Amino acid sequence: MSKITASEACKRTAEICQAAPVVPVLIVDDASTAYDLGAALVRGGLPALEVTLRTDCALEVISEMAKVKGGIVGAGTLLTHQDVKNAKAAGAKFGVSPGATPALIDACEAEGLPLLAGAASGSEAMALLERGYTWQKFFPAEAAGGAPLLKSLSSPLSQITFCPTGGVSLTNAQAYLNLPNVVCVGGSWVAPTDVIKAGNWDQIEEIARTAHSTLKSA
Ligand SMILES: O=C(O)C(=O)C[C@H](O)[C@H](O)COP(=O)(O)O
Repeated sequence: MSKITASEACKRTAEICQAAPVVPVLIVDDASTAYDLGAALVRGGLPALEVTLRTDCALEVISEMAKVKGGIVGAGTLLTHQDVKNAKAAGAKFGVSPGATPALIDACEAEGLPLLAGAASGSEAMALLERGYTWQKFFPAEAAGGAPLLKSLSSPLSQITFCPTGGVSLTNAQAYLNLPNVVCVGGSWVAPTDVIKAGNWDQIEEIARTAHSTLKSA
C-alpha cells in the first residue's frame, strides 16, 4: 500500500477523464460477462470503466475487467474505507463516489486510490477544492441543475473540472461537453442492462463507438 496526495490523485483522475468523452458507469450482475463487456467498450473507444460496487459480484467484475488490454478499470459507489480497500485489492485503478466525506478522502489517500469524488453544489465543490481536488464528479448531474448549474460554476470555480454523471445520455451529453469546465461525462446508457444480459457485445461496442465518435469536448 502506498499513499497518494491529492495532487497525485488529481493528476491520475485528469488522465482518466481525458481518455475519452464518456466514462461508462457499469452495474454488472454476473461476473462471467465482465471481460467481454469491458473488451467491447474498449474496442468502441471508451477505455476508462467505472464498475459500481452495487452488486454482490462487483469486486470479481473489477478483477475480470482489469484483464482487458487497454482498459482502465475503477470502482464506483465507494462509500467506506472498507470499500476502498476491497476495490484496491480487486485491481481498481481509480475510485468514484457519489459524494465526498473527509473519511472517504482520507481512506483513498491512505490506500493510494485516486478518487474522483462527487459534488452537487458550490459549497461541496469548494470543500473538495480545499482538500486539493480540482477534478470532481458532478452528481446527480441532471437532478442537481444540469449544464446550467455547471456553467454558473465555471467562472467563480474555474480551477475545477467536472465529470457530470447522473441522468446523462447521448441526447444531453454534448451540452455538458461544450462547457469549459467539462472534459468527459459519465453514464450507464452506454451499457444497458438488457444488452449486457443478452450478451450482445457487438451492440455494446456500437453504442460506445457512436458515443466516442459523436461527442467532443470543447
Ligand atoms: O455511485 C456512483 O459512484 C456513481 O457513479 C453513480 C452513477 O454515476 C450514476 O448512478 C449513473 O447514473 P446514470 O447514468 O443516470 O445511470
